[in-house]
Amino acid sequence: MYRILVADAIKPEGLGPLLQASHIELVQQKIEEAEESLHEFDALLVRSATKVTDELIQRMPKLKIIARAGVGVDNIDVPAATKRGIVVVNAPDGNTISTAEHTFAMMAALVRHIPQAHSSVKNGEWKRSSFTGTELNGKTLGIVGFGRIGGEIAKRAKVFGMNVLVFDPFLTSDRAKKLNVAALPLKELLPLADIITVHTPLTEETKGLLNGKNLRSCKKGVYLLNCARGGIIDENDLYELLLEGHIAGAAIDVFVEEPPLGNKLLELDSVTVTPHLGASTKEAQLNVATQVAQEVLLFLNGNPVANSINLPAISKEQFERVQPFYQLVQQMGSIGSQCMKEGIREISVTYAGEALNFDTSILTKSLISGFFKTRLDIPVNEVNALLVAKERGVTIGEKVSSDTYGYSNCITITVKGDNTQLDIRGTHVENYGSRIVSLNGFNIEFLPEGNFLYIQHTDQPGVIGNVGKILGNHNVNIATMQVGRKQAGGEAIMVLSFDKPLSDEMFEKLNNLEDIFFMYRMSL
Ligand SMILES: NC(=O)C1=CN([C@@H]2O[C@H](COP(=O)(O)OP(=O)(O)OC[C@H]3O[C@@H](n4cnc5c(N)ncnc54)[C@H](O)[C@@H]3O)[C@@H](O)[C@H]2O)C=CC1
Ligand SMILES: O=C(O)C(=O)COP(=O)(O)O
Repeated sequence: MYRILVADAIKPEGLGPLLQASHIELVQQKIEEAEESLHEFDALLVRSATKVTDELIQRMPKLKIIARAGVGVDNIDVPAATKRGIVVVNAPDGNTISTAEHTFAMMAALVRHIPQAHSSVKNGEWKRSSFTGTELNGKTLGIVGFGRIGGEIAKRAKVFGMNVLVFDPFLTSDRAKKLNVAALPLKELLPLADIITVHTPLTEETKGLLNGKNLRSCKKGVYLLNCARGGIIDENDLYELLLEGHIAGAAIDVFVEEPPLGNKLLELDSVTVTPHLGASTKEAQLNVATQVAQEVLLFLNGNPVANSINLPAISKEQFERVQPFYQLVQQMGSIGSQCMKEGIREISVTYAGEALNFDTSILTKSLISGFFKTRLDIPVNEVNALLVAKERGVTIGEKVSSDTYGYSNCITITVKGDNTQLDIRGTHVENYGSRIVSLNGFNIEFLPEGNFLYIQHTDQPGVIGNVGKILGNHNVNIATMQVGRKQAGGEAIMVLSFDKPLSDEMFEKLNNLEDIFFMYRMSL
């Protein structure tokens, strides 16, 4: 049974897939109300109101996924979630149109003084000449941040007869051409625009992107809009420039602090505000709720998610194809970890043949998580695997090879410790399964599932018999057994599997046998 905490107002109609799942319990409570039970939740669903801090994440030790029913994840400490192996997903396009429409409504309200005129009429006045506005037709709109929302605004602006200039350092010339907009550096765009609207995420780079310094280069009488995130336009500088009249007016949906209690901008008549309403339509709320509900359900059912912030995107079809390899490398990592009882310096992996048809970085993360899972008591998965390795000083190497050792695909891992090294080779055969085909340089073949004992010994008569006798005398049933050697009379290996993990006592007894060099126990 999974427990999901829905901490913000997310439309219940969209949460159907989660409400209907019999293995899921949905609790709708604010964080403050759920204080006592935070430790029980596997998933957390939020909008922008809940601040998902490192401290909150630490109080939710079972948390596996954080879903943002919306776009901006600036209210979530993504690095802290990543460090703990928690997947973060959002709903990237469910509210695009609503936010673009809201921005457009704010733009029209701004240049036609609609909020001010509205209040005036409601107060019994009829001051038509006080509210003479400006046409949008023929004006130049500067869009800063030209992603989904920026793109939709450009389309609408064109229909209104506006010239559109955009600034986005990551914009490709193809997309600019397709949407028929002129892309300019920010400092060239600012002096040309009559109206400027920002649509970037809030990041370290975009905090104060528009500020006292560069806004002075704008035309006197420019209009500004922020329906993205508070702080992209520096609020103090905006206030000063509005007071001076350099900026004619601003429409603001989002603030550094929400609600913006005591914010000086609210005192200015030239400022039109809404309470973070960009995504607040029936349609957008249904879209984003449905999107995150589907993502969370997929994730809790062990499937890949499409919109993760801290995992590479992978489709269900790709995931199904990569899954056997994903599992194989994870098991190989686990074998490496359980066999090497010393500090590890390096783990390298070589992919050959069909294994190269996939994004091998996903496989490498699975391998590293398989390795560390058995060593650490923190959750390790593909979200935080590389970070965990880095923090522990383990170098990760990835190579490709054309040598498949006769298989259609072949994956070899080498784990290097302070004193020893272990090589493991595996392959996946369609309709047959995955096999470990070489261990420590010995050819062997076993299915990496269950409880194993690896014994390296002298290749001479009686060793296998002695092992069998001791196990038999203690009523331990051997489920499977494989042997391998490099040459007659040299060193050889046995890999035995059991229905239950081998006890410490049995391990010691076998380890004391003559002609055994060393043994490893593994549970996969
Ligand atoms: N007011 C509201 O209710 C809503 C606000 N938002 C905000 O709008 C933002 C944009 O949303 P989308 O368009 O869906 O995201 P998006 O990811 O499609 O677009 C963001 C664009 O900003 C660009 N960008 C990033 N750094 C930049 C920089 N330093 N300078 C200029 N451009 C930069 C990116 O290249 C990208 O094209 C979200 O991050 C969110 O914070 C989104 C939805 C609703
Ligand atoms: O999607 C976004 O980034 C938004 O800002 C929407 O925020 P909300 O979900 O309405 O609190």
